[in-house]
Amino acid sequence: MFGNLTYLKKYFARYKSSYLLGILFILISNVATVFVPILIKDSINLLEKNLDTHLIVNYALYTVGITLIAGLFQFFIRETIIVASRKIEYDLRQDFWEHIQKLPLRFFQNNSTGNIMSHATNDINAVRSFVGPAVMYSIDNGTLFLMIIPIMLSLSPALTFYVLLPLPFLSYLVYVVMRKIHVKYTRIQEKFSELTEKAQENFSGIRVVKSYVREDYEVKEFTKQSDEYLKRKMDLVRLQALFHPIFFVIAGFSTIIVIFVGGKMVIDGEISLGIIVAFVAYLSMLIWPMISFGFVANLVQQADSSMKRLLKFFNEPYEIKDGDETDYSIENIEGQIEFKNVSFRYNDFLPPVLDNVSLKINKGETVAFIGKTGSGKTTLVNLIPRFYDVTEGSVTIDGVDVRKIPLKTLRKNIGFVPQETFLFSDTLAKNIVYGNGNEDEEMIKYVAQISQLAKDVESFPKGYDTILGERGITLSGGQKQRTSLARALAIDPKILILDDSFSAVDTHTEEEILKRLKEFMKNRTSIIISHRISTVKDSDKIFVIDNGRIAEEGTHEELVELGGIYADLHFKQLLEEELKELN
Ligand SMILES: Nc1ncnc2c1ncn2[C@@H]1O[C@H](COP(=O)(O)OP(=O)(O)OP(=O)(O)O)[C@@H](O)[C@H]1O
Repeated sequence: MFGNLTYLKKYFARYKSSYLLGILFILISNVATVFVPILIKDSINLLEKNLDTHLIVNYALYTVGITLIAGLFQFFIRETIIVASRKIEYDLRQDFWEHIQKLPLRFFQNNSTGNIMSHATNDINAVRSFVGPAVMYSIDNGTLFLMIIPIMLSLSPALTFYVLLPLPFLSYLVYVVMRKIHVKYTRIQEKFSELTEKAQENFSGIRVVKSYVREDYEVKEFTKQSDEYLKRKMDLVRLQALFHPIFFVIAGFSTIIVIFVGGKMVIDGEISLGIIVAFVAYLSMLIWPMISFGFVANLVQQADSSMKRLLKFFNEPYEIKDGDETDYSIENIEGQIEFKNVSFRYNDFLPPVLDNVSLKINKGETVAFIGKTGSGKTTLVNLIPRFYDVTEGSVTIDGVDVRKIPLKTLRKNIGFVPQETFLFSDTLAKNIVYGNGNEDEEMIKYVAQISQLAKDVESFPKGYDTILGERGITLSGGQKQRTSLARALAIDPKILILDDSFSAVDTHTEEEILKRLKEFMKNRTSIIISHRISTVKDSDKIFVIDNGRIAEEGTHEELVELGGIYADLHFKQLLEEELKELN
């Protein structure tokens, strides 16, 4: 039971002293608290014999003093335990974030952003409620309970027995209701996850929503989900609302028993009037621990299921990481790439995307991959920076298997311009230097020049300090692609991979970029993926990929001569251009 929470041991250990101090403060505060009814009992017993105002004032002052001490230590309890719980929450969130950052691409394809976000917020919060309030209340109320019962027994064992009689019913009620609450809470969390996911996806795809005029539809869809969330939440609230009054009714029985049974005992001269008053006071102190028992049980159950979900993430293997075979003496790479009999499939249940691919790219060369959509070009280049690892065969750089090169060294040397541009909502300059954080103005201008971005920036009132909207929404498609290229160049890469990176750039600008890139990429390796013959024709070598295999390879002239897939494509694109010119 609650095995998932044992994971938190290391966090508790980190803040052990705060918790120990908190427990000490709890004990002090509770000793003071339980002393108050004894004072009341004594004062009433004395008053019965001697009506002295001086005595009443004295007892009143004692009571106030002791209550103040109890209150002060309640403050210290929060200063230690609750503060420690906030620190644990911080540590847990940091660890979660760090872990998620290191997970492979595969993980992000299987888990939606909304799903991850809801774990990072709700689940961590539920765990915090456990390490803070749940721990504090259970120790606080548990010790209070353990202190009060012996005192009550010492005052009147018989009355204690009658007073505590309703308690087992209370415990059973708490147990039953808590189980129901747990089920309802899990259903709420699941729905909240879906709701967050829906919102996240909607915002990301807002352009599509608007262009297809689906705003009303989206509102309806969201309302459906939101209504269901509300329904589940109300289900829980209703149960909780019912639970509390029933709880107080049962607890109230104890008070009735004290007055009825205790009253009879006073009449029979078995106990003093002061004892009844003390019992009523102790009972009022016991009601909150009884309620909080249910409250704490609720928190613990919620925290346990949240921790279970978080552990699923924490137990996700890094898959792609440095391992025993990593050679840390490799601090740099030159750029010679070789694929040896490489096969790849995205998972065991899917057919291979790459089938026995072998190819060699020399340092300083510019090679291109061309082929039908879905033929495996992106997959192939993804294996170079180890976004995925090969299923069979090997990818080597400078003759060393990429799995032996420290991941940091490997990726720091590869400038990757992905098919889908992603820019952060920061300044243009910060986006360009994202890879190394070096905000050297000259360097930024230099890479912007090569990427043919500089001219556009001149027209921006704030130049490189222009803040880009979310995902670069304030730039045109071509500007975004060129910023992405500048970002790759800014890390001074040994290998540059351009995955269909000019699709939104006109052919004239593209030609200009390629001309400048030629100069920049001297002695470095360039890999270009494109559907346009004009982009790839000047490459040192062109590979035609078809159905996960290399169907043809050679220079532009050689491939045209060959009269195969490439020549066919070349012919079609020439025709298209001629037709365009005629129009
Ligand atoms: N994460 C993934 N999980 C499963 N299958 C995938 C994944 N990514 C790509 N695929 C599949 O792998 C195949 C090759 O895709 P890939 O993106 O490599 O093609 P491509 O040649 O780059 O296509 P395009 O020219 O359209 O970009 C496709 O059939 C695609 O559906």
